[in-house]
Amino acid sequence: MNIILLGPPGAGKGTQARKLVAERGMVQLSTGDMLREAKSSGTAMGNKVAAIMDAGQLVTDEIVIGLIEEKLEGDHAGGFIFDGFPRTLPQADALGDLLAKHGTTLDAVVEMQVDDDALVARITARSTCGDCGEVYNDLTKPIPDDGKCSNCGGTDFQRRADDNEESLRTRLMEYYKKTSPLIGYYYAKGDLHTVDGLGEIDAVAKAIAGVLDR
Ligand SMILES: Nc1ncnc2c1ncn2[C@@H]1O[C@H](COP(=O)(O)OP(=O)(O)O)[C@@H](O)[C@H]1O
Repeated sequence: MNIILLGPPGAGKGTQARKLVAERGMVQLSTGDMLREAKSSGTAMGNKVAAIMDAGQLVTDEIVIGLIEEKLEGDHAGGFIFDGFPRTLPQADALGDLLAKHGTTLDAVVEMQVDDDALVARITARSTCGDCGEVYNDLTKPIPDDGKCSNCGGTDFQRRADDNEESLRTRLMEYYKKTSPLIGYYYAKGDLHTVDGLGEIDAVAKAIAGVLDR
């Protein structure tokens, strides 16, 4: 089963994708994670996109489509979760073509709805374990009192370079201008399912499971 998690920055796509990986053996393909990895390992592509990402703008379709194309070459028995991709209509068309080339299709697009005030509050309160990537949030999931990551015991908590208010405004604007048209696109294809992304992590997970097991 191949699915897309669609929603604005801070909607909780990565958190839910990691749960689906753990519970269903699916493979998470996060273009944001891939780009951050390229950025931190200082590859030519990483250096090229660093400033664009930090400012909250979208990198070119060509770059992210290339990243996804590479990953689809691997084994896909458990199915893919596309997280943060596609983000533009050309990316959505490219994904459809790539899946068809591999003899597979998209099974569901899960739109996670969260209101804008909550997004801003979530992201400005967000930090990540530098060792395992576990995401914390001062509001809903604070760093444990002993200062250790509950997943791996790490103590190196980091904030993303683009998790500041100015970059976040740009990311939201990019979302509304370029990504939100995908909601209509997938609705028209009959693939769209909407869940409330505002509740507790487990409640959202249950709503997503309801869509996938339908
Ligand atoms: N599919 C994509 N197309 C273009 N740019 C992307 C894409 N995925 C990620 N990026 C870049 O990486 C940044 C971080 O992405 P991501 O981790 O998905 O963050 P978030 O959804 O929290 O804003 C984006 O702001 C953008 O610069």
